[in-house]
Parts: sequence; structure tokens; C-alpha cells
Amino acid sequence: MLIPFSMKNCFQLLCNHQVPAAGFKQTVKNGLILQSVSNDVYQNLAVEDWIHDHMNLEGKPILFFWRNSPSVVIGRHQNPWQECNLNLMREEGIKLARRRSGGGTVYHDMGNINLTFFTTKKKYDRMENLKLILRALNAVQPQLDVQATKRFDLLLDGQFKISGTASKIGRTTAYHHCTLLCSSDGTFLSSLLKSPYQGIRSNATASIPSLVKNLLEKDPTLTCEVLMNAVATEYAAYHQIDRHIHLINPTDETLFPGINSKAKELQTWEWIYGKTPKFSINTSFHVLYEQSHLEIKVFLDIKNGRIEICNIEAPDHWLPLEIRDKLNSSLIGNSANCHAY
Ligand SMILES: Nc1ncnc2c1ncn2[C@@H]1O[C@H](COP(=O)(O)OC(=O)CCCC[C@@H]2CCSS2)[C@@H](O)[C@H]1O
Repeated sequence: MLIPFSMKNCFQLLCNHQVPAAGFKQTVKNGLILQSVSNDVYQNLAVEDWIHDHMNLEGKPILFFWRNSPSVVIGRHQNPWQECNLNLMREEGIKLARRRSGGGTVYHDMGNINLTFFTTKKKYDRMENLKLILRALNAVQPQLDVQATKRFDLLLDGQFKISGTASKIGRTTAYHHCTLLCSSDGTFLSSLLKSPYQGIRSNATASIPSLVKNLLEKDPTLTCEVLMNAVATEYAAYHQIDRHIHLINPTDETLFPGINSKAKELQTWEWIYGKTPKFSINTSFHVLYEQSHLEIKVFLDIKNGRIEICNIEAPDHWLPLEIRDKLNSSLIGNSANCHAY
């Protein structure tokens, strides 16, 4: 079912400004199913940006499958310090990405499928897409008890989340993307999505933690490949299109002119950390000094990921006033995570 081939002609058919190439007309008349050959979260998010920015989807919806090497993906208006364990992520080499859609933080690895449903703004319908996934699940395993919730999660057995949803609505084009947990590392997922920091105050979107489960735990035949093929079959039937999954390479500038600079931008400190809504930290800790515990109080105001106000308070005999003032002023302008560079 997977056919790697040059997508150039398909994109020529779908792009606003280009002339339809003969031959592929039938294939892409009513839509297209794509799958990324890359497991790089930034490259795959760049495909979403590119399609969103460049394609005319009128009468030609697109379904895009993608999987990533271990990554944590935060929503557009979230605070990574509040949402995940950045130290653990650094130790384990887990990527952090900020997506352009809103909503909460999720963990991705090769056991998690991402599905992006691109449509015109008019045709955007998250529940319709989730119902399509439910039909696909039902086709491969009729005994599964999976339901869509009002917040567009998919729950297995009434309590375990197997899919989370987010979306981006542009002027004319929109996309709904969601996860599908097949065989992800559940222990990693829960330890990475716990912040060690206390005392953060902010208006950033907070994630809504749930119990999660993998579909493969419920039925060992439900591999990622089986699930993707099932959804592709259902999508093709629904849109009356060819059910082939076309493999695409997100670094191919001949298919996606300008895509590499989009991927680069998504990897910048300014986008990942710098877009964090303003927040403050009000916390304290103790140090042992000459057999007594001293309380050190810390107050920080952080804007665009950088310290704007810094107020560290400590007993004078441990931290002389002059040094404390120097320390406070020297921290201003620093990134809230200097190690992340
Ligand atoms: N991969 C995955 N799938 C489903 N649920 C998850 C996953 N990872 C974590 N979680 C659980 O969801 C909550 C957060 O739920 P919350 O509802 O806050 O956020 C979401 O669901 C966002 C989904 C974004 C989907 C996009 C699709 C392509 S790029 S990312 C988290 O604390 C965990 O309990």
C-alpha cells in the first residue's frame, strides 16, 4: 500500500499557482494520503506549516501520517518549564518542539501515530475526523470500546486516553491533528510530562493529564502499520479517493520550496522557549550552613523566556548584600534555561 514516488505532479495539481499535470488527475482529484519518511519532529511540523501555507485544499483534502523519534510537543501557548521535565529530556536526548496549534503537551515516539487532517476552513470538522478513526478501529477490531469525548480525546474502555487533538484554523485553510497511541513508552511518557519546578505562575495553557493506554496492549495485532492502513482505507472510502499512502520526504525542496527554513525556525530557541507566555517563579529552598538551615527565597519574572526581574533573598551572613545585588542584576536578561543553548 505504500508507494514512494515523486509527488511533484500531485503537488502541482494541488498548489494554487501551478498548472495541473496530466496523468495524476484521477489520483488526486478528491484528495491525497501522505506519510512522512522522516522521524524528525521539526521536519514533520514543517510539512504541516508548508501545506497549510501553500496548498489550495478546495475539494482536495489531505491526510498526513507522521511519526517521530522521542519528542515532547507543547502547544502554541504553553510553558515548557511548567509542562515537562527539561533536565530529564536533556539527559535522555528527547527533543522539545512547540507546535503552531493550541492545546496541551504530548509525548511522541515511534509507537505514536500523528494524523493531520487538512481541509478548507469550511470543511474543518474534528468530530467527523475522529468518527472516521473510530470506524477504522472498528474495522480492524470490532470488539474495541473506543469513544470520542467532548474535548475530542479518544478514550479506550471509557477511561484511557489513546488520542489527543489540537488544531489550527487559518484564513482559508485549517488542520486538525491528533495522536494515536499504539505502542509508546508509557513510563517515559509520564515521567517526561512532569515538571520538577514549583511556584510557577502564568496564564499559559495548562495540559490536562489523563490515564493513557496503548492500543497494542489491548490487542497485539494493532501495530502502527495496521492502524495507519486502516485509517487510510477508511479515509479513501469516505472521500472516494485512491487509498495509496504516498511517501514524502520533508527535506525535499523541489516538492516543498522553502521547507527547510520552516524546519529551522521551529528549532530556534526563540520559537521553542522564547514564545512562552510571560510567567513568574516564586519559590524557596534551604541550604545547610554552619549546622543550620538557611532559607533562600527566589522571585523571578520571565518574559520571552528571559529573566526580566530577579530577586534572590538570603541571610546577609551567607550572601552579603553587595554580592546578592550583583547576582540579581547579573541574572537579568539570561535565558530561564541557560543550558538549553
Ligand atoms: N501521544 C499521546 N497521545 C494521547 N495522549 C497523550 C499523549 N502523550 C501524552 N498524553 C496525555 O495527554 C495529556 C495532555 O492532554 P491535553 O488534552 O492537555 O493535550 C493534548 O491532548 C494535545 C494533543 C496534541 C496533538 C498534536 C497532534 C500532532 S502534534 S501534537 C498528557 O498529560 C498525557 O496524560
